[in-house]
Amino acid sequence: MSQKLVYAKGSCIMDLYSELTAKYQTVPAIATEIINLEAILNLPKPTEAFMSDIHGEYNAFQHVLRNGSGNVESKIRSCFRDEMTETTLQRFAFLVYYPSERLAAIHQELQGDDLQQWYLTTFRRLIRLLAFTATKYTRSKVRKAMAPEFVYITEELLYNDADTPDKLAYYWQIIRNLIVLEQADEWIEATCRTIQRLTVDHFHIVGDIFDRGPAPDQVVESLIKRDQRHSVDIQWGNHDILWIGGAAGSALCIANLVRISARYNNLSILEDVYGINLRHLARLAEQYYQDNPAFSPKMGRSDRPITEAERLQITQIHQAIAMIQFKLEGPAIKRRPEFEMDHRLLLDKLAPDFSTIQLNGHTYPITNGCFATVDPADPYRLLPEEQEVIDSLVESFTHSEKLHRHMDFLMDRGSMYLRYNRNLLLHGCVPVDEDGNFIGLTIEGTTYTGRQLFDMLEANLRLAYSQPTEKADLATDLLWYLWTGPNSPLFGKHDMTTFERYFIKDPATHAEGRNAYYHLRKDPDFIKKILREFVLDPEVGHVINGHTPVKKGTDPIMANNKMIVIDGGFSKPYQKTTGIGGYTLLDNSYGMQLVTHQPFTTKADAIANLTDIISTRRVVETEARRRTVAETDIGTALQAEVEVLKRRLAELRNGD
Ligand SMILES: O=P(O)(O)OC[C@H]1O[C@](O)(COP(=O)(O)O)[C@@H](O)[C@@H]1O
Ligand SMILES: [Mn+2]
Repeated sequence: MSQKLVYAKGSCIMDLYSELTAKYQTVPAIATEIINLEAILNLPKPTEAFMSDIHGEYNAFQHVLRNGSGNVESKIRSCFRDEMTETTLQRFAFLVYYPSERLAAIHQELQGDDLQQWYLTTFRRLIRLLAFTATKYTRSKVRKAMAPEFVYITEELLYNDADTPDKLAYYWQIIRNLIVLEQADEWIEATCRTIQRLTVDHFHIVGDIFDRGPAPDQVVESLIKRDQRHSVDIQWGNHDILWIGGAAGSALCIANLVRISARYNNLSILEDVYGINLRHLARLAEQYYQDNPAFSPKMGRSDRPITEAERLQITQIHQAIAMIQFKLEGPAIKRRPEFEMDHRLLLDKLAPDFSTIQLNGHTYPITNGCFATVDPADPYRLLPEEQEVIDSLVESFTHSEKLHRHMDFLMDRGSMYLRYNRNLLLHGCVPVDEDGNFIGLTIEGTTYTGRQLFDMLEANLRLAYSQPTEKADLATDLLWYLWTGPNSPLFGKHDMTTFERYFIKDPATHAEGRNAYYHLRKDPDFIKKILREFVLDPEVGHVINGHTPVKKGTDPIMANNKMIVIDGGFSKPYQKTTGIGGYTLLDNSYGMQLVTHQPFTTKADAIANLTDIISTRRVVETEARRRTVAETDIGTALQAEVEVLKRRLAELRNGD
């Protein structure tokens, strides 16, 4: 969040005073800045977009980023009302979303005079659309959204009216020159990106970028690119924690994420993208494990079919790493009684011949067991070769440069929760008991609940990340707790029944038991209590959650519109449950709207057939009057600056 908020709270008012007085030293300079800031305060509030649970679905995510969650098309509609046929509009919209791909197609389709005419029409349209999108912003902000190499030209085109007779020749000369000097395509691409950028000013990613889907790394890369002037923030999801934990040297996080990567046929992300060496693991897997239906990778991914030999190898790796995970859990649970996770000690409940398991007074048969490396007398002990495998994985994870670059970004822009423009953003839940009392963790005699629980977990996460060589300290163990602990705000369930779902048929053992938060959050009074706990105004604030896919027929908007769940199923495996392709929540000067996206097919199909994700909008809340920058967090910070500048102006006038 903007550092300026600190000023708004008043704690750093002296820093602000020294900063501003150094920067603006004369009366005219101060007066100009006051005028500038007060003008900004009166502009309409910029658009914020909230998305969550992207789960590596880069293409769908990228499409939504490019089409501004459906906003680019609505802007084109408003700007060119009645001037374009549906086909022209769709073609133009796709040029804005995918400029380089569409330009390549145009060069195939058109030549000579037709191409010239296309350029002239397109330039004019893009300038009009840019002007329409830019009305909400200051010139300076628009400039910063432009490609630096084209700022001069674009500003000339943007701020000189082509309809004024004496400017007309000048205007068209610039355009002709761009074409003659072969800069036309570059300018079009840059301007389309500027329009995309200005359509949505700020993106909030409410957790779970990683796991299940094929390209989380590319999601992070695109966020890094998009994050000019801190226009992206992330609230960590439980899956993101596994990857942060991996970079921080947590063997448990690594075992879990490698297991999930095998389960979803994504091991290539580890090997090819992050350079994690899986050779030792593959060798161990081949030695101890056979084919096993419970560990066959989830397929359904037509873009990367695998051979039978690959399928078998992944199945073996999946078992090998799952068993390492279960073995690592035992000592962690035992060394951390404060986690209260004894009920997750499972390997020691297996019969010596591994045919059954004793759980909660029941004996269940084991199916698809694969316990060749387990010693019934000491079930959590890793074989020396298993120890070697996990040590080498930890080594690879803590030394992967690319992983660190991505995780640094998640650490930099990320947090356990965020208070932003009167709303509370968090991935999972605020753990509570059935009566709605905050519950949490007791560590070294101190009990942490509610907001304090989040703060304590975040402080430890940052500590663990800064000390990758510490591997079994409390901070590192807390990373694993965040993934799976019964009172983890990011997990929000009592048990993660991974073991049971692999080995026990009875579905009763698969239940994970959601925290009471998930039924209480339908109650507006409960949401108000949460907002108060996080020092937000309960009357105007909202809580925004990801994490739990909104099932077909279930309402994502609850508690008199105060609670909004935005996990709509970007993740393909979950689209059967949600029936849609994802949600974006938009918060602009007119209010809040929930945009529903239909499932995305493929990028190639979208571009070839101009098939946009059809997005429908539902109004969550309408503002009685248009909200301005003054009513935002940044506005509060700017007002503080205005006050300081006015004080300085008075001092100068008094001769101080
Ligand atoms: O869908 P899978 O691969 O079986 O994973 C299920 C596991 O994922 C979880 O749902 C956590 O992941 P989410 O944060 O995506 O919900 C666990 O509760 C559950 O045990
Ligand atoms: Mn989640």
